[in-house]
Amino acid sequence: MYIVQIASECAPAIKAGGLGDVVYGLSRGLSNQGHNVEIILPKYDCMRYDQIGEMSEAYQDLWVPWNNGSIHCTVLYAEIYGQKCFFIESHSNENFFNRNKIYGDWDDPLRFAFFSKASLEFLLKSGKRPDIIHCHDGQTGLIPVLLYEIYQHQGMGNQRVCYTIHNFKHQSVALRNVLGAAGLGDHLFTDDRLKDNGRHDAINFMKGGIVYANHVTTVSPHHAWEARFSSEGYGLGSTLGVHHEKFSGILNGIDDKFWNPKVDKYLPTNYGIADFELKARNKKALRERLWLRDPDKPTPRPIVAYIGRLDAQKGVDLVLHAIDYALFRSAQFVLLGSPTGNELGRLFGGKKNHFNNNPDVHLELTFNEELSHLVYAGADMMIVPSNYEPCGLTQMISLRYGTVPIVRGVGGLKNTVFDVDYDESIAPEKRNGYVFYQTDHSALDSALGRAIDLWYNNPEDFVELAKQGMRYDYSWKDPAQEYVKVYDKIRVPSAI
Ligand SMILES: Nc1ncnc2c1ncn2[C@@H]1O[C@H](COP(=O)(O)OP(=O)(O)O[C@H]2O[C@H](CO)[C@@H](O)[C@H](O)[C@H]2O)[C@@H](O)[C@H]1O
Repeated sequence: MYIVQIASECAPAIKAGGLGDVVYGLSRGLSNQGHNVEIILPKYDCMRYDQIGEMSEAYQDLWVPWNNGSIHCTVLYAEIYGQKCFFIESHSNENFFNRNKIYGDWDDPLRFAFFSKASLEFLLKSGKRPDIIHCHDGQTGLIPVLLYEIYQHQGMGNQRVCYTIHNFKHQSVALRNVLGAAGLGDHLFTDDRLKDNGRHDAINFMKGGIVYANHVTTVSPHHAWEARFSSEGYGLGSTLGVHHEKFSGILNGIDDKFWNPKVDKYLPTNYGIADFELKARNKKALRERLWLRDPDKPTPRPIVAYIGRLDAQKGVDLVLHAIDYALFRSAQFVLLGSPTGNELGRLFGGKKNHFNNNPDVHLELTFNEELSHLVYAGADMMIVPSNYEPCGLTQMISLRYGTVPIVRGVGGLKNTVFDVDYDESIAPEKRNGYVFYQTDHSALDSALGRAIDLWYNNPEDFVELAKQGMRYDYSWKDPAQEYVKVYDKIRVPSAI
């Protein structure tokens, strides 16, 4: 099958969070199964060019209709670790993708509406006719809308769209004049199409994606339920209800090439289940790198970690509390997090100053892919206390690195982590972490406390629990097959 992914991120070259991991990992998973996969991305100035192969011009003069005129673009081609990628470079005065950041500008919806239009124009003009166009999140929600309103009448009548929602909170809501800029008619501004369910003067790209795509997924079965029936649909539950027959949850995977402690190039010492004791060398390296004291002689201490965006979604109050609780229990704490707003930046900046001279805590307030690998390998436990979590990759990566996850039982966390003491739905030898449900401090304390107790009092059992986690296969093998089933269901049967 010929599949084109259209997205705003692709790891490790363009990554603000889990979306980038999924676009790369799913593409490689599908390629491994023999499908022809191409990825279309914006050409940002802030990409990690060291993670991208040599670039060549793929399409020279792409004129993208926009705002009653057209914008000149060049399309470049390069591989990201074996995956075929096309980068749209726009030469417009707005500098759509030269902002030194991926997201965070007032005109984000407009920038990505343009990217969506340019991607389809590129497919049209270059004669590419994929069986499936797979687009992701609010940024590319207009893809199916543009395809069915405009491009199917221009020779793209056989293309079908799968639309995946990674985060319902970021829907790309814009003033309705974006419709005109993109060449879409004002007649789409209705309750059953693009009109936002809350703001009645605005259009909503994600809603458009749900209404127009041939199939819609979110990134875990449990979150599919939450999005429809709880407040986690952020106002789109009713739209999902109308379109429920084409909506499902498919659990993400993690890329088994990038996230594999046996071959991870960023680790000082590689290890697996058979030589698990070597993991300790990464713990030592982590302490050295982050100036934590090495108290293992005479008194050993576990390292508790958090990796992720510092956003209200992630349960930041519990993250902060976990630092205090870990210290109270004589553990060390490492945080690698990128604040998503000024307020959280100030809050965590203050905490960082507060703990500056503490030899048992380190807060690294930046995005650092290389360091994240060392933290996954060097820590003993990983907390994921999210308020909501569509899937969550940190717990899956942690499991693979033998770092025991302590998670709140929501979204995909509920589908992937099984409490060692209490989960009776699964055999004891398959349990892999700790789960709590409430959002108060004592809920986290009780789960993290149980993990720390086991680490101190029954170290052999703790190691066995870590190894049980490592035996889980959360690679893309099965999820990619699930996506192929969806693609097969919606694609136009080949004429042959
Ligand atoms: N400061 C930092 N430095 C280095 N690496 C960092 C980092 N902060 C985060 N990362 C990395 O980014 C990824 C984050 O994965 P999450 O599942 O937490 O995604 P996120 O919430 O961004 O995305 C959304 O999309 C994903 C994918 O569908 C869903 O799993 C998730 O639930 C949903 O919220 C991991 O690879 C993590 O290691």
